Amino acid sequence: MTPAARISAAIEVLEDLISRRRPAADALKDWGLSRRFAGSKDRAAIASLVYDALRRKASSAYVMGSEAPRALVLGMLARLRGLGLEEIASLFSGEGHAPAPLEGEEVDRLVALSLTGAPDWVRADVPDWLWPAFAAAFGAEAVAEGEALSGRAPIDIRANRLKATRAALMVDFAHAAPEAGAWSPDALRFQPGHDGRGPSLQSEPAFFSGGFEIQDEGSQLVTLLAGAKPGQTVVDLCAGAGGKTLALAALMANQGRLFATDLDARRLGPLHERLARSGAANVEIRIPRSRGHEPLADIEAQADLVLVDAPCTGSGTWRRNPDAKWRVRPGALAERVKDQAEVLARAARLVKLGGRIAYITCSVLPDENDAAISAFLARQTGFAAVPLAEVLASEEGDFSLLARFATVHGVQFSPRRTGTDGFYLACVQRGA
Ligand SMILES: C[S@@+](CC[C@H](N)C(=O)[O-])C[C@H]1O[C@@H](n2cnc3c(N)ncnc32)[C@H](O)[C@@H]1O
Repeated sequence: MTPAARISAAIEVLEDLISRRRPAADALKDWGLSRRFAGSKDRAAIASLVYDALRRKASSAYVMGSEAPRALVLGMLARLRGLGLEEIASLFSGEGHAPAPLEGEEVDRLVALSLTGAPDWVRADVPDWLWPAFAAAFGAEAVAEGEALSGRAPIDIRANRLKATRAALMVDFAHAAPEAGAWSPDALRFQPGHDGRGPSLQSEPAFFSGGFEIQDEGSQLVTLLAGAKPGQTVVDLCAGAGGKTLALAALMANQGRLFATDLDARRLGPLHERLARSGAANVEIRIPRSRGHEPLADIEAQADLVLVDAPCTGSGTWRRNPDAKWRVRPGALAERVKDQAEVLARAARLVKLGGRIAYITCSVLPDENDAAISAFLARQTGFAAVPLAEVLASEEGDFSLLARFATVHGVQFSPRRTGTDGFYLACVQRGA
């Protein structure tokens, strides 16, 4: 497919996902299934165009004076991909499978690219109903934070200490120009190319031998700051596919007991294979057998650390999943807040006297971060927030600079602040 035909295809996919309110992944999959002529490179390029258009959906619509998919793509090509008017006009030629030629008003708008008079939520590309919460999190920086969350994300990997070192992986991957992560001692970072795609790391031999896992540096950092030590009893209560379980096992140097469970047994499926690859030997997966069954009943009040990677709206990962940004509904936030209270109550039963709960979300919304901890502390006697300075005082490095991003109970990362996804971490301790 020509670059222009790929743009036509991206417009078609956007029409489908917007008119039928479908997830982008579903619309892209269906498009690919019904157009067998498109190769894997075509499909990847079309997906990248669609996701780029969604990143700046509100501001592109404003600049172009239309919410039509064609306008979203035009705005994106000019503003996110930096294409000039001539280049865009040559792609929109109307010839073959190219989109129809530019109209007069489109040309005027592409020249002006004006956001004059746009409300803050439009400038920030944050859904309007979420703007008050987003603004509460970031105050005067909120528009700039929203813009940063509307950009593309780098690809981060975590060197698995059980099998490799960051230094060795830097040499292995020299051809892909990795950078050492700014915060996590195990992180390597790869920048996406012009088309938004990064190197295909999961086909590397070092991946199959367990030398690394793909994991955002913010996710690595919150796991590290949770403070698990070799020899401890640690629970990963919302383990899902185990991204943080694997990082915890490495930080514990395979010493001690690490229990991984999840409310949804199916989500734990991929963890078995990931564990085998990683060389982690101290992990026990506990599968819930039925609703209400506590698979960790035997370790009640025994855990030194319970990591709660809570279900959340994922607002801190909008760079990686721009579709989710526009699909999230007010009801979903309220549901997640209920889930968070439930999972924190469960964690409280597992932690021993003097032990900690590390509460993590990949969200920037105060309702599911500080407010969740305030509500927990109000409900649950015998727990107190751990001062941030104590959380940051890690043997793994100097994290004191992160104190700039303190919230009421914890710390908030963001693409603009830490160059990572928007993770939140707060630790609470049981007794003293
Ligand atoms: C953010 S995801 C976990 C991601 C995972 N920790 C990782 O790093 O790859 C949140 C998980 O919490 C689980 N969950 C939701 N409510 C829960 C509860 N009450 N107890 C335990 N897990 C729960 C969900 O099934 C989901 O897998």
